[in-house]
Amino acid sequence: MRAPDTILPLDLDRVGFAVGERSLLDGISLRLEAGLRTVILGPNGAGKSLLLRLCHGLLEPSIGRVKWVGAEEGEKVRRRQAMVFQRPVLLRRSALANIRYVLALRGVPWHKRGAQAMEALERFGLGSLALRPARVLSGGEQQRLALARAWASRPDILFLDEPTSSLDPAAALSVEMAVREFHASGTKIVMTTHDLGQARRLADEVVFLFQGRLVEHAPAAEFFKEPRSAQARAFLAGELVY
Ligand SMILES: Nc1ncnc2c1ncn2[C@@H]1O[C@H](COP(=O)(O)OP(=O)(O)OP(=O)(O)O)[C@@H](O)[C@H]1O
Repeated sequence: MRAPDTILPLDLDRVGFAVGERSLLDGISLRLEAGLRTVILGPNGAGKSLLLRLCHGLLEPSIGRVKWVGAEEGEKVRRRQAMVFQRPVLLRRSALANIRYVLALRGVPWHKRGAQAMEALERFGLGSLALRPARVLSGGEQQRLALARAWASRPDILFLDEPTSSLDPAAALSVEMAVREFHASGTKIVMTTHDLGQARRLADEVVFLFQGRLVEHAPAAEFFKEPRSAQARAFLAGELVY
């Protein structure tokens, strides 16, 4: 179970992000609570990846504030978060060694790393591939390895940026199962996807962006059944391209 001293919730207060004169995100106020799986939706260029990067601390807002309610900014806040990208960045060594490496960075004693790394691999169905070079694994296996590696450090929150967009449907489903597994162990999930079927399967709540603005933040069942905004209705009908 997740320790009660989570860094969540995450509060965004009138967050904006601009590059030069161009405003890419504007006036985003949002609270992301522990527990729920949040899926960020919106057409191409709406600002979904930027929003994830701002939440994770990879980007600084131009204006407004990103605040972890459960902790002050610092090492603890960084350690309790993880992010998985569209294409995983894996080291040129075995699956097991990729996880051992992260555990070493986290200060896990040498003699405990092997068992903890195996536990993570087994949890994500990769036990039999432990000694295989990570870079020869299939796309789906690599993405599950990225999830196993993130899970090994037991984050409070996991950000995923289109984690299945380069995978075939079967591999995408295996990654979805891994995301469920991650969530079941107590981690908050925040992800972007272009796959509306996946969003319906995984989301507890939806954050819908359009042209850099937050248009809806609603329980998933409500959003998919009766979206409040014209933009979300058009998006769900496949009529809103950008
Ligand atoms: N570093 C940057 N400099 C300038 N513009 C940027 C930068 N990063 C992103 N953008 C622009 O900001 C907008 C939002 O980008 P973002 O990647 O967040 O969109 P997205 O909703 O994730 O899109 P997609 O669904 O296509 O991945 C886009 O118009 C993009 O071109």
